[in-house]
Amino acid sequence: MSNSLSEQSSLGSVCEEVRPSFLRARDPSVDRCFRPRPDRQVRLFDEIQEEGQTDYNSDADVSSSSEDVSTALSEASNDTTTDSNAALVYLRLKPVTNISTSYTITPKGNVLTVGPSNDASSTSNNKNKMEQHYSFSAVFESNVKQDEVYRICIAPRIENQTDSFTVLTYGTSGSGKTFTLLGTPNHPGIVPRAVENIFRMNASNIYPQPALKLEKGTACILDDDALAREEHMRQTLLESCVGMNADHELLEKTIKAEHDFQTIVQDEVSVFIWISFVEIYNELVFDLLSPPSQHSKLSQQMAPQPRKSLKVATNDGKVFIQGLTSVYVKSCSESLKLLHWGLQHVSYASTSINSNSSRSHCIFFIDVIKYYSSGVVVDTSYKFCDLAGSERLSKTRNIGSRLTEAKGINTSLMTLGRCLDAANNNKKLKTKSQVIPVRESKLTMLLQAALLGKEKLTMIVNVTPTDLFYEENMNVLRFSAIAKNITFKQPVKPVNKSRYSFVVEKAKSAAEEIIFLRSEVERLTSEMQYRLLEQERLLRQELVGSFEQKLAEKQKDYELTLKRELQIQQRIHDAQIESLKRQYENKIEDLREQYEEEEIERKRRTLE
Ligand SMILES: Nc1ncnc2c1ncn2[C@@H]1O[C@H](COP(=O)(O)OP(=O)(O)OP(=O)(O)O)[C@@H](O)[C@H]1O
Repeated sequence: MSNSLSEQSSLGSVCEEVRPSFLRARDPSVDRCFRPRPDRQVRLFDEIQEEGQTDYNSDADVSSSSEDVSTALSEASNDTTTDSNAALVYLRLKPVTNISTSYTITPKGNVLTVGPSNDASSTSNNKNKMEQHYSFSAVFESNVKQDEVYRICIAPRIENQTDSFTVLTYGTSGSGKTFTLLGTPNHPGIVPRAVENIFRMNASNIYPQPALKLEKGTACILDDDALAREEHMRQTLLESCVGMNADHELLEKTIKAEHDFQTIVQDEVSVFIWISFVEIYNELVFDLLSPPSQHSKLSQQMAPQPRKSLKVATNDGKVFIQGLTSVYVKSCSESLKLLHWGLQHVSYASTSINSNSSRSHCIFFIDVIKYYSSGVVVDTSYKFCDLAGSERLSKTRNIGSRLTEAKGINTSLMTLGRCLDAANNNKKLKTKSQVIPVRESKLTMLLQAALLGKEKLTMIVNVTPTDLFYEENMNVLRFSAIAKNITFKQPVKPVNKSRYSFVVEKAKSAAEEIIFLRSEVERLTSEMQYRLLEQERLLRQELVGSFEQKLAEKQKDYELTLKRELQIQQRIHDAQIESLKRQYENKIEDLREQYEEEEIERKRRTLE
């Protein structure tokens, strides 16, 4: 091995030629041109590789003898953080009770020294029992709290405002990747803190309508129908997040107590914030924020519906996921509710190492689009990627579907390693660039902006410092050392798209007009309702009046008729009385005559 290395350096052709080695095991699945090649003189035995593992340390920032400590320390003090295009790689140690004596931190220079394994049965490739030194941008020991990790790793990137970036958490299963990225309600991770930071900074400029959106990686204006659809989807998703308020209140309270994020007062700028969330499970991309349809709600009660995977595509060099749900968010709490809602759909499972182990790579996207009144549109994209644990199949004792998942996880992590390795090699090649194999896995396709140097890269390496994880940690550290060496050639610049000025202005005025028209419709509707009520009232009044008048007339008529009738009856009655009177008078007259006649008759008789 030393032979091959010295040959390489003496020949001065470090990376162009492939030099086979009988000592160094190669992963047969790795294409020749992508195999890592050493370019530094290291000790013979450090290069011995066992169990056919992929070796990422060929040109890693690993010094393999105690003499190299000083070199490593000086390298660490000349940290790549001074180069604004360099990848930032941080180390975070998980708090454990049985900490291994193999790991030592040298705070000056942020160096982790790994001694030989304490485990006699270890199959470690560090057979020569030499110390190895890994330097980082910063090292977080077990007692370092979440807020400090955020303040050092992420806050400067966010507060810079114009740089897009990707954050990766990488480590063995159960080493604290998810804890670092998402945390718990009492110990929020970097994602909730970043969301709060972004909203706090832009608090005075958040636009109330989803008028601008990234479509296929390009900022576009939404027409009325699309805007209404976005609003509807937003509401549907937020309504699905009921019952999550308690956790968010605690989370936001904790973040506000630990940070003092400042609002940046900016005139003449409108900010549009969109979020999306995906998981890559067994090399398939799934949308974690797809809105629940009425149909799926019903069918879920009967049997779980198979999920639909999405395609990754590119447009003008920009990667996007076809049909991915992107949600317009107006506040930190809305974003966190959606994040937690999405997390309910992530593939977790219990392994022998972690009872709640992520079985997929998850990426949370935050797109911030800024429209300046000068007509400039700047879109900044933040990706937070929780990589699934790198694991040894023997240690996790996975079988069946867990084994398939583990193989998928390890394959995509291997491709990621090869991409970082190629990017690292390109740093050294002055003339010819090596192709970075980003298209070989879904994970690297989605992270290609960072891997191809178009946006900044931050990696947080999580390590469980116990003897049990010695070998896995060595692989993780070699991997991180490659990432630490990368300096991207292209400086990352904000994309100013002044050609959007007219359309964006139009969108803005159209959005304002929509608001005005909607309020006008509401005003006219209520005015019309009032008028209708008023008309009804008047009509009622008129009807009542006319009925009253008619009644009065009728009453008068009836009274007259009655009076007339009474008069007639009176007259009839009088006539009848008169006739009866006459009849009786005649009768009385007759009777009187009759009496007189009888009287005369009686007198006559008496006289006779
Ligand atoms: N720095 C830390 N402080 C306190 N607890 C931690 C820390 N890091 C990890 N843990 C705890 O360790 C456990 C495993 O962590 P976590 O789930 O984040 O691991 P992981 O690396 O995401 O694992 P996997 O890849 O299997 O999903 C969790 O219960 C978590 O709370």
